[in-house]
Amino acid sequence: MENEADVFYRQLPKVELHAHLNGSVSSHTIEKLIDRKPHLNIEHNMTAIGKGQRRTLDECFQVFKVIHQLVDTEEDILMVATDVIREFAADSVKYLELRSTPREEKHTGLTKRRYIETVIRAIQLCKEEGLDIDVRFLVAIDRRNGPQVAMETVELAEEFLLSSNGLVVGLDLSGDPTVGDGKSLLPALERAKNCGLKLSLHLSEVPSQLEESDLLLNLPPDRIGHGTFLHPEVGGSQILVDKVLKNNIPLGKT
Ligand SMILES: CNc1ncnc2c1ncn2[C@@H]1O[C@H](COP(=O)(O)O)[C@@H](O)[C@H]1O
Repeated sequence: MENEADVFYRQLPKVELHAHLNGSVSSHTIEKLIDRKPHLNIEHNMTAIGKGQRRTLDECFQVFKVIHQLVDTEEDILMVATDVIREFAADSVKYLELRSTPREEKHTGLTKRRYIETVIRAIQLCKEEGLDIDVRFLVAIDRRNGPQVAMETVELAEEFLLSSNGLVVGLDLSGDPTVGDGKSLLPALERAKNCGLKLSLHLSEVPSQLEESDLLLNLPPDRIGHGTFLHPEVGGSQILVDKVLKNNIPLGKT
């Protein structure tokens, strides 16, 4: 049962600037996915982190691996994306920046291009339903996959920036922050910026990434994911904080 405060906060108009598609799947949608794929033997508690539960970053990324097993066809992506958008709309989110990493799944025939097209279709379907929410899509690079895949992802994002009627607006850099090297991804990120894609970059999510954060902040990004360790009190530096302030970059996390 919702109390008065719950209703107030649900009805309050909001913007959501940091939603990962497969990080926003509700338990209701997970149930539907599990029912579609009983052979995977996935149980509900393997797909979520309960309220108040503490998990390591590594455990969080294990959860994404399980969700990715459940979301591996065009039909799954369409259902997940429409459900996620409808649920954000029901929570009075009026502007949503949704990001997702296009995946190829050879065993289902899913390609990265179809992945992006399917998310765009979901956004269009929700618009046709008349939902009171504006959705924009950011194509995500998983930093684990290295510079070549990053560049290919930018090329795809660039195509959709031009052909999606304004729905694809940017590029997100995410993935396990302890893996890969941000510096090697700079050429891809610079290309993205030069072709007009907005940049949303996960940075300083773990300590000891001062040099990488500095390079990424020099681009500069339009959004920061997390930025947890930017501040000097937690091992960052005032120079990094000043760069965020100077460019007035919103920080967000899920
Ligand atoms: C906990 N903080 C985080 N830090 C970095 N990347 C994160 C993240 N949370 C989520 N992702 C990124 O989003 C993907 C899942 O959604 P999509 O399959 O892309 O829709 C994860 O695999 C990871 O790359």
